[in-house]
Formats: sequence, C-alpha cells, structure tokens
Amino acid sequence: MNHTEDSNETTAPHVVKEELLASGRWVKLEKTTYVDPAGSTRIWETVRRTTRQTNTNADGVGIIALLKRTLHKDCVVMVKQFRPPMGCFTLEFPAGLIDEGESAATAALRELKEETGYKGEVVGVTPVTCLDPGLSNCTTQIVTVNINGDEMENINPTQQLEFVEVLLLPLDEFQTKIDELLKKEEIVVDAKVYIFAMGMVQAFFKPRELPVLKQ
Ligand SMILES: Nc1nc(=O)[nH]c2c1ncn2[C@H]1C[C@H](O)[C@@H](COP(=O)(O)OP(=O)(O)O)O1
Repeated sequence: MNHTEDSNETTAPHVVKEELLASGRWVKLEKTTYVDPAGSTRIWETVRRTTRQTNTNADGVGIIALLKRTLHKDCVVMVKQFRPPMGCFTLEFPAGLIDEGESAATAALRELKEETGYKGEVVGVTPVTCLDPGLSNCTTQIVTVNINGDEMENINPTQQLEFVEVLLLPLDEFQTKIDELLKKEEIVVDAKVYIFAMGMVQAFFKPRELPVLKQ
C-alpha cells in the first residue's frame, strides 16, 4: 500500500534493495534502500556476516552453561578474551558461529567444548534473536546447557583455545561477581550477560517485585 499525503493510508515498511559497499572475509557493508512506515524511501547502512549457513537464520549461538557439582554452588561458565573490535577484554557467554549443516544445539556443544573443555547436555534453545538490529542483521540462538561437573571428563576440562580464559561464576551471586570483576579489571561485559545477571537477581531475591512498577 502506498502512502498519500491526503489519506490515512499507511505503508508496510520494507526493503527495496541492497547494494554492496565493501566486503571482507567475515563481514560486508551494504547500502539498504527501504521504505519507512510513512512511505518515504530512505537509506540505511547495514553490516552483515558473510558466513551465515543456508540451513539457518542464525549466525551463531551463545551458550548459558551451568556447571553442576556435588558440594559446590552451581556456576555459570564464562569466557574472558581480547576482542579486537572492542580493543579490550570482554566477559561473555561462550559463543560461536554455526557451521554448515549444524543445528544450534550441535554448534553449542561443539563451541562449549572448544572454548571451555566442558561436555554439556542441551536443555533449551531460544528462537532466533537479533543482536544489534540498528547496525546489523546479526542473529544468535541462546542455548542453555547443563554440565555434570562430577563426570570424569568434566573434572579437569582441557580447552582447545589458548587465548580464552574460562571463569566460573556462582549463579546466586552472578551480578555481584561481575560487578567485582568490572571494578578490578578493564573489561567490558556483554549486554546479554548483564541482562541475564539482572534477571537472576530478580529471580533469587525479589521474585514478587515487578521492576517496571518500582518508583
Ligand atoms: N568479524 C570477524 N572478523 C575476523 O577477522 N574474524 C572473525 C570475525 N568473526 C569471526 N571471525 C573468526 C574468528 C575465528 O577464527 C572464527 C570462528 O569464530 P567463532 O569461535 O565461531 O566465534 P567467536 O568465538 O564469537 O569469535 O571466526
């Protein structure tokens, strides 16, 4: 439906065309021509990964891995690594790109093993979620994984990535431990991680309080 000045008609916003501005091995920059909800034709600068597989709408997976061990608090398995685009270390959930033919669950177990050495069991997979939709069409599926830390192969896990540091943060103190780390080190925390931490505080300590209604 087209927009006209003297009618109340609206236009379903849509993309008209994509033109390549620059391309590298991992990402490309496109000029997106689109029609906005008012019917005006506009331009957006869009970043896309070049690596998305044909069998999925997700570029990658993020893994919320819970390490369960006898006589220990349940811990969230986290990774700290230097991220070139940020120019600093970041605190993230283990994550990675989905390879050809992989499901989100398979990719998650492979990436978890590579980055942390742990062997886990998938307990949930989210729908495809966007990461930074004002910049990029990058998407991820969050996969929740339980790790039996009492199993032989999970007692001294051996990771395959030299430059990734594995951190175990207790679930019931997740936000506090992150805040302590941020005070101590020059490190940036991934938004997904911090929002999960805020949700855990809500769930553990104020399950009946609705944060949106607080004055
Ligand atoms: N945007 C990127 N630029 C690069 O120069 N290299 C990149 C980009 N994105 C991914 N990669 C490379 C780095 C790794 O060698 C592989 C696989 O990364 P993966 O482990 O799947 O994902 P992350 O842990 O999130 O980097 O891709």
